[in-house]
Amino acid sequence: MKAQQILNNPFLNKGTAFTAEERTQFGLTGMLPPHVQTIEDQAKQAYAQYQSKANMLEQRIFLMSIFNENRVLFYKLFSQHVAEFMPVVYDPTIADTIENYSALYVNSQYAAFLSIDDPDSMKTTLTNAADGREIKLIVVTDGEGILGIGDWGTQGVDISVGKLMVYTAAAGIDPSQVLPVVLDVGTNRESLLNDELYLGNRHERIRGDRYYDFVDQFVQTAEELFPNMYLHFEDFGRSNAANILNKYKDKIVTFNDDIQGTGIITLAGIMGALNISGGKMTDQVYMSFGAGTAGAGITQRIFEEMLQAGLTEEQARSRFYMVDKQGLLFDDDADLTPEQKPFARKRSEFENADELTTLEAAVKAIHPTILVGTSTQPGAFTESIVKEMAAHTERPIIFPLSNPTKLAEATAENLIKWTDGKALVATGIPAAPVEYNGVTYEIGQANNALVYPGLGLGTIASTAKVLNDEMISKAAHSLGGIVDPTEAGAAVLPPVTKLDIFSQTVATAVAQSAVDQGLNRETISDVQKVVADMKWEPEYKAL
Ligand SMILES: NC(=O)c1ccc[n+]([C@@H]2O[C@H](COP(=O)([O-])OP(=O)(O)OC[C@H]3O[C@@H](n4cnc5c(N)ncnc54)[C@H](O)[C@@H]3O)[C@@H](O)[C@H]2O)c1
Ligand SMILES: O=C(O)C[C@H](O)C(=O)O
Ligand SMILES: [Mn+2]
Repeated sequence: MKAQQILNNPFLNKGTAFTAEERTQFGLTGMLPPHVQTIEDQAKQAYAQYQSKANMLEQRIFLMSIFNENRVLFYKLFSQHVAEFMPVVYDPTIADTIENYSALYVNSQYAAFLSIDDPDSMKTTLTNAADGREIKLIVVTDGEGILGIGDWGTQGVDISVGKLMVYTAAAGIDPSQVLPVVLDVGTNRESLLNDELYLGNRHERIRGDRYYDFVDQFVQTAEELFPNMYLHFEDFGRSNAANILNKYKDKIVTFNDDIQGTGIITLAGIMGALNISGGKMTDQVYMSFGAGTAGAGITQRIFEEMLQAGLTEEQARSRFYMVDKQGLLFDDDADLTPEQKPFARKRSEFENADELTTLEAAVKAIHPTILVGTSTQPGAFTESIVKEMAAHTERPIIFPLSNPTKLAEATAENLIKWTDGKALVATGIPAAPVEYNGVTYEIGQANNALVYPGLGLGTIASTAKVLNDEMISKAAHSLGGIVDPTEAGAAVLPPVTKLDIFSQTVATAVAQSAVDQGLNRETISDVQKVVADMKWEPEYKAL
């Protein structure tokens, strides 16, 4: 191999850490400054440079330049500063890089760009992108429902890259075994279609059979090329996400993060909140605000939990309410999605059913004990709504989960203040602790990033044939017991600073469940060991 091929390959490059012997052996003599650095020296120097950047976007661009050059160094740094880097590398800053992807473009970051206008090249593209590597994990998006910022076409590829970075930082998935993918099926965003810099296909989104055939061709081709792959779907639009999951979930090892990952983390957060308040799951009255992909996915997960806790289906259903654009969802509404239908209510249940067209009216009529926001409507949890909720329940559980920051339904600080410290809060994006009346309230982050890495690691390590509901439920339950609920101001979820530690906990629980159910393809005698053995460490290896 030529010196430049090594230096330009982020999986091989060690930069100034190449030793004198390596420099001699691989033709690198004189190709680098003479002083040999350790990875610790490199990380220290890079971190100082990172700190000199003016804002989070600049910091991310700098970190991505290291990612492009040297994956080991990037993950070394990331592992040293997990909680600090998460909002820079991932949400919310990633929203800015997605919106500006074409303008900021410098590197394709080993992603595979699959175009619906050229389906015949799909296999070639995936083969080229893998470049002989064994791919065990794909994150794929079609860019239609990026976070809460909507349709960004090909620019959505950054969410696939970003989610994968978190898999490695949190769970130690080997970065050379992952592949980010975008399905470019067009975009309906006018500003992109008219932007001369836009790098994607310039036409409206293709829908219907041609779209689903393209997705199917992708699933089949990826399965054929990478038979041991875990396929993670991210940020598909509301009309497709659940359809795709339902089509493939019993056949291949697949996962929809917005539906399932968000369901797990929100259930874990609610269990954490009940642990603090002493409340019972089966006593809760649940209201979903913004009953789309995530909202319906969470609702379904909490509903399953109530069934597991002993309620009949009818008893459990009676505890759920969904509010969307129309207001409270009723079963006579022709626009309900298939996921909303089972939770829609009868008008006859209310004297003023026709007036329940706003969140405020619904909260007044129903007195929920849990309110979860996935609506993309900033500020929708107003002071009067929150106070109304708090007037009827001792410790209201309020989770504004919409991302990024500019779309959150409320801030943690306001929720704590408006409820005099009573609200049990988790947010989608990281939130600083809130000081109120002498108590420091730690705010849990109910973001699927806290569970999807462990879930994937556990599923892959256990060689499971599918990822099923039982494994998902075990993942949610495994997050309990990390936070001390008796401490004043305790968070409902474990802190991101421990992300790498509890990702192993989640992975072990998931792998154990797969083995207990006999879903493993290979014989496994020690679950802890297979999980631990999969962990990739950011250390330089001999070339
Ligand atoms: N914290 C997390 O881990 C997490 C995970 C997934 C999604 N999210 C966030 O949840 C939000 C929704 O994501 P999604 O994938 O479900 O999108 P989606 O488009 O599938 O769902 C959004 C829903 O909100 C509804 N809505 C829009 N305007 C509304 C209004 N004025 N009042 C009530 N409802 C309204 C829409 O009709 C839709 O049903 C995004 O901001 C996303 O970032 C957070
Ligand atoms: O990406 C995130 O931060 C969480 C979630 O998947 C989302 O779509 O908002
Ligand atoms: Mn998402």
